[in-house]
Amino acid sequence: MDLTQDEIIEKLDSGEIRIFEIEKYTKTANEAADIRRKYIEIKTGTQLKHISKYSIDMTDTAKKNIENPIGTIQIPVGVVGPIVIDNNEENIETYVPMATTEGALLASVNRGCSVIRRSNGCNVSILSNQMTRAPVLKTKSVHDANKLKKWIEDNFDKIKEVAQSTTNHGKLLKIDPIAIVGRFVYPRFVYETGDSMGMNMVTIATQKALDLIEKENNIHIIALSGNFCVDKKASAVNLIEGRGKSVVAEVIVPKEVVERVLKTTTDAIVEVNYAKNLVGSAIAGSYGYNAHYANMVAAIFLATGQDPAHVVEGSLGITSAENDNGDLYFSVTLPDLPVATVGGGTRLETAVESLNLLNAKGSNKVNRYASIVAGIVLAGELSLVGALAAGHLARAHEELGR
Ligand SMILES: CC(C)(COP(=O)([O-])OP(=O)([O-])OC[C@H]1O[C@@H](n2cnc3c(N)ncnc32)[C@H](O)[C@@H]1OP(=O)([O-])[O-])[C@@H](O)C(=O)NCCC(=O)NCCSC(=O)C[C@@](C)(O)CC(=O)[O-]
Ligand SMILES: NC(=O)C1=CN([C@@H]2O[C@H](COP(=O)(O)OP(=O)(O)OC[C@H]3O[C@@H](n4cnc5c(N)ncnc54)[C@H](OP(=O)(O)O)[C@@H]3O)[C@@H](O)[C@H]2O)C=CC1
Repeated sequence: MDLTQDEIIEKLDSGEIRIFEIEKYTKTANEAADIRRKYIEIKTGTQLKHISKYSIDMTDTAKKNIENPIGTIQIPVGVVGPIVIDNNEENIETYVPMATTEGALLASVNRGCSVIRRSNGCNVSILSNQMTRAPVLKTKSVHDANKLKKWIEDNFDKIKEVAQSTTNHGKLLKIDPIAIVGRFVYPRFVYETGDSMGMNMVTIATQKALDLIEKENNIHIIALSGNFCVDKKASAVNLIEGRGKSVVAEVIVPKEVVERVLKTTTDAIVEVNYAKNLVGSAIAGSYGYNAHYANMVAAIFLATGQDPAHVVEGSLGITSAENDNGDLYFSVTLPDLPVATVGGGTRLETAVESLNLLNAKGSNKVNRYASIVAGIVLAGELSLVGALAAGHLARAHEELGR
């Protein structure tokens, strides 16, 4: 049906068309977004003139990345670097785009990159690549719960075949742990998901596996996600078992570089790390034994189209600092970094540009991408802990952040 913009707005107002149905009446998805925004401007008496300006094509975006689009937001994006990394697969040297509203953050990460360059680069090791989904199933008794656990263990090959029938790239590695609470059973499905972050992939595959488990056992599926996955929440199980990419980065900073660029000493940094990141986090009951992984993870995630809700997982991890014969040994361990170079938001035009800048777009690039994130977390963590040791934090934010 061909309708004018005004006619569509009238029908939205009368309730004849719902706001998520506008695409049915326009030639392009961008046109639909414009009409929806105009309608919202009228209803709320506001002007959305900045949200209205964008260059991305909404056609795919409105189908795959968002519902009810009205435009885009703009977050300043800058670059840091180059960061120099040896990840045992390749030597990486690249500038890195980061999007944030926090003044002083990029200056700090840039300083960390400078320190790392002057220390002949950092090492990054990828420990594992595993995305998880853990449903909650209800049995009739504790005996049945235990029986179900055994059935899942005994029938792993059959479950794997069914789950993997939904994907070319996903591989079911294990179903472990299988937790039992009363008569509830929580099998944690662990998949390798290639270059994708994998949450859609493992959700679809696990549903198919559950269909089989339900058919062959007398159970009730309470929920496809039983919160033992653990998706988008801080948790001990992710810290211990890992989720997404588990990555470690390290650098040995010569004593002279600590003193000249970070304006402090190795011992002062080791003491800040011990008292703040380790003991301070322990008294807080925190899972983030670090100063600010979330800052670097969030800024790179926004620039490169990762799911921003996964910052909560990327914020988990432990920083270590040691005096190595006067030099500084410094490392960051990120056990829970859900990242992708295909799928999800990585297809958005701005994300494509940022991933191309990193030479980390598409298949066989996710290790490179995860290594860059870990290297940048190392840079930012080193600079902030250095600034705290030197007593420069407040001054830096006075000068650059307000
Ligand atoms: C601000 C600095 C870097 C100054 O640091 P500085 O040592 O006085 O700077 P400098 O002028 O001597 O330059 C040293 C290097 O810093 C970089 N640099 C220096 N200035 C700039 C700039 N304008 N733009 C880009 N890069 C800059 C640059 O890389 C340069 O190296 P070079 O290129 O010459 O080899 C330092 O004081 C610093 O890093 N402070 C820490 C700030 C920080 O990390 N903020 C993070 C956010 S805090 C927060 O959100 C979390 C928190 C703190 O609440 C968490 C917690 O509880 O711990
Ligand atoms: N469903 C949920 O519960 C949740 C979903 N999300 C959302 O999920 C999305 C991410 O899910 P995800 O599954 O990663 O993305 P997609 O749903 O985009 O799936 C990835 C796609 O890429 C294909 N593919 C092509 N090349 C590769 C490769 N080299 N490696 C891996 N896959 C490849 C896969 O094919 P094939 O399938 O044939 O292997 C698959 O079709 C994000 O938008 C996120 O926000 C987030 C949290 C929860």
